[in-house]
Amino acid sequence: MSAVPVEALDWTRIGADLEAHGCAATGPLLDTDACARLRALYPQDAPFRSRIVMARHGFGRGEYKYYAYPLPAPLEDLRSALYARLAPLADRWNAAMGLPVRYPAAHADFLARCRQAGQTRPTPLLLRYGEGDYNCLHQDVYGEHVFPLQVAILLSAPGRDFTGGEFVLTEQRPRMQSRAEVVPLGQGEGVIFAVRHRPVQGTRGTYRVALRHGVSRVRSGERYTTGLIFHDAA
Ligand SMILES: O=C(O)CCC(=O)C(=O)O
Ligand SMILES: [Fe+2]
Repeated sequence: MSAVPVEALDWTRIGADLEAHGCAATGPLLDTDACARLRALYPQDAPFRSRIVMARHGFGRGEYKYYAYPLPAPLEDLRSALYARLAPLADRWNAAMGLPVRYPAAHADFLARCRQAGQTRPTPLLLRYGEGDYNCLHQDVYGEHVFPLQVAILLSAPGRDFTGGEFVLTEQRPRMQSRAEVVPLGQGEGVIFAVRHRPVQGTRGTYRVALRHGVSRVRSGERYTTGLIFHDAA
């Protein structure tokens, strides 16, 4: 298949990175053919429900499209398999942050919860950046129901297809200055990261830090990514 089986990822290392840093690179997730097939969808209309030109909304420069259901292969299966691996961690994070929400083991059940609250539209997306484009720091919250982790997969080859365009995360700790983290990715590799906040163990107990993610300016070439967000949109 074009996607590495989710069970084959190094979940010990990924779990440790998520706990320590709020983000983790997955290692190879999609092969180069799968990356090329997803990139080639961009100019088409049928796989998508809408197109966003980022500059029109103050989101940055570049554009993206939200997929329609069913998501293109292998993303539909990848989304539910990643969800199932991440749900226990999401529960632990919420418990540590004193939040009451817990997540069902199956993604279909979580989507049903979204649907009941009017969150019915798919949030996974395909993004395209050209030279000079960037994505402002943001959080992908689309309604009341939020799954606390999401995934972005790099579909282009860094250094060959594009330069610049680094995936960036910032962390805002209570009463402290922000900390930035750059996550280097290979083509077909994903980054798993906190959508909105994560627990950090301090000397006086656990506190909540707010995260934002974005993409630095693409210096040359073209950069495509695909994002898997586990909650749907109102
Ligand atoms: O292009 C990227 O690396 C980030 C895209 C993004 O904001 C997302 O997937 O939520
Ligand atoms: Fe995003």
